[in-house]
Amino acid sequence: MEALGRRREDGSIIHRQRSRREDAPAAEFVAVGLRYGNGPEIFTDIDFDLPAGSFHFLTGASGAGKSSLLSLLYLALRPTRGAIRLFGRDVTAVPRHQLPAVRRRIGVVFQDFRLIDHLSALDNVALPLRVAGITEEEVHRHVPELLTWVGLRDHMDARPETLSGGQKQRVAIARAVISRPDLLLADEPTGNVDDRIAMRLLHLFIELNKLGTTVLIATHSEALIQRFPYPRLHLERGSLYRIPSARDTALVSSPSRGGGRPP
Ligand SMILES: Nc1ncnc2c1ncn2[C@@H]1O[C@H](COP(=O)(O)OP(=O)(O)OP(=O)(O)O)[C@@H](O)[C@H]1O
Repeated sequence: MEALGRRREDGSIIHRQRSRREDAPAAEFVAVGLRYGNGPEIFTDIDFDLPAGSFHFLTGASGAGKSSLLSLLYLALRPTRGAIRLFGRDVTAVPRHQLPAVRRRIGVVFQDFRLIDHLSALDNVALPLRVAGITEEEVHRHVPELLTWVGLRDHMDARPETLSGGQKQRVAIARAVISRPDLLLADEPTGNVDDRIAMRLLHLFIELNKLGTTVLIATHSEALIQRFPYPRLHLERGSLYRIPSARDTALVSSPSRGGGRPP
């Protein structure tokens, strides 16, 4: 996948200056608690950080809170207490009107895809580029290439309602990665595709990560976790545990922030 710069209409690339914020963790939770309405606490004092450029799986039983944690990171939910920092900025204190600017740095693959029904697959994927002011020439250079890569060359003009679950999922993934976000959040991104396509999608996330994107993938798939030796954040009974990859265990002997193995 070719690297995409953030371009002005005249084609020149906008270079972001590196600041101390760029060196901060992509995401950080400090004593975060969450409950829905008057229900029980889903999360109790969760502390963790996602170092910039890291790759983690997010695991836990059904109902453990994976989607809720991703929603907190995408600013679709506010925590009941505690602080969340994204790219070095306390987003729990950010006024609502400033949230879209933070969200534009995040690519999300939702479990229910959230494609726009009246747009073709190509136009759904092109949307983040058009919002960012990328030229149509660039859009038509990059979007078909990515859709071809995810196996949808023959479905670029299709509306979401005519696509299968797995095809919609791949459109959603292409839309999430096309603008090379700083943070990629994916909720069960391989839940609707066969093993061959799942592996291909994982390689897409790995390539994106090599280009600097911090990646967090919620999954139930033991096959993926076994095959790709990345560390895991594991949710259990309202707490989050960091489980190093087998490779890290061989290198590091002390537990990192975020706790050790669940009891
Ligand atoms: N909008 C909501 N209102 C009330 N409770 C909710 C809401 N969304 C989620 N929950 C509850 O929060 C808990 C965590 O749900 P969540 O969907 O985050 O889990 P999950 O780990 O993503 O599950 P799955 O693997 O089945 O997708 C569950 O007990 C669920 O019932």
